[in-house]
Amino acid sequence: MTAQTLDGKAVAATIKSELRERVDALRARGITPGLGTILVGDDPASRWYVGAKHKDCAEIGIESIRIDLPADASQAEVEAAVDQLNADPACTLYIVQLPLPKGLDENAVIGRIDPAKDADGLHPTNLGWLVLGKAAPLPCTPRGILELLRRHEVEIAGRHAVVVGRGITVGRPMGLLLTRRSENATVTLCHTGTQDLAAEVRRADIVIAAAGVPGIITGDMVKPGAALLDVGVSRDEDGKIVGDLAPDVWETAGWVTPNPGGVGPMTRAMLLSNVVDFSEAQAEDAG
Ligand SMILES: Nc1nc(=O)c2c([nH]1)NC[C@@H]1CN(c3ccc(C(=O)N[C@@H](CCC(=O)O)C(=O)O)cc3)C=[N+]21
Repeated sequence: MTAQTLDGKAVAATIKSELRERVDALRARGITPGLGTILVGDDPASRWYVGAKHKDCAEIGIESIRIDLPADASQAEVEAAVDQLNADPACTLYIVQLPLPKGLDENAVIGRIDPAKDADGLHPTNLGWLVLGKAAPLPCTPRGILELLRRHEVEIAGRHAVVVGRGITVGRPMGLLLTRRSENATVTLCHTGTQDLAAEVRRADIVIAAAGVPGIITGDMVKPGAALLDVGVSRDEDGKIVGDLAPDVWETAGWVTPNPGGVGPMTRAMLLSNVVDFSEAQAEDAG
């Protein structure tokens, strides 16, 4: 038996063409959505991600504003860039690419973002709204994972989901999203302190592997037919992506994301969705 593909690349392309139409409609009304990015340092993966986000924007007709700072930028310089985008009317929403170089206070930077301009949904106010159940921009990777499951008609309600990893961009918000009334999954959140990871994963209908440990989920841990989502982006010596799923999971699972070509493109598509959703809401408010 071999699993079916949760095709993030294809679904992201569909979402982008849907977004392009919505952007065209906004532009016809004189509104051009804009996405800003702040990148600090020259980590090659981070540069690639940010470059890809600007290309995505160009493809669907969104304006993009890019601020790149050197690796030795001070806290004050990074915060000045945040203030600049907070004040820029052409910038609808923006992200600060994470992780920031060592020595910078990441929470202080995220906390300084205007919560109304937070494309990642990672500002404490927006994470708070997620806990309280009010609409706010959602973290892109967890939102992309839900969208990918929905578009392949993988059942979520009543299912047991195991999230591996408790990071702020994926694991922690993923558990919050899956347990909303609208998703209605039961969630086990695993992490490095989990005593018997294999036993937890074996019970899962849906596994979100976001530990950043190459191959941590192996075929013997997988319940037959389960849906597996690979968030891992470790690199081998040649710079090739190595995910959290071992290749043998395909033999037992029902659905698997390729990596690359799975969760990554969906993350980028949801970033664009957050911008377009917000622009439309703003246009409605303005009449
Ligand atoms: N503030 C912030 N927001 C983020 O959303 C954010 C971040 N910081 N820091 C880093 C992570 C990682 N991330 C990815 C985005 C796209 C791909 C992606 O598109 N990958 C492609 C190709 C990857 C390749 O081949 O190198 C794929 O999976 O097919 C991957 C990973 C966003 N992140």
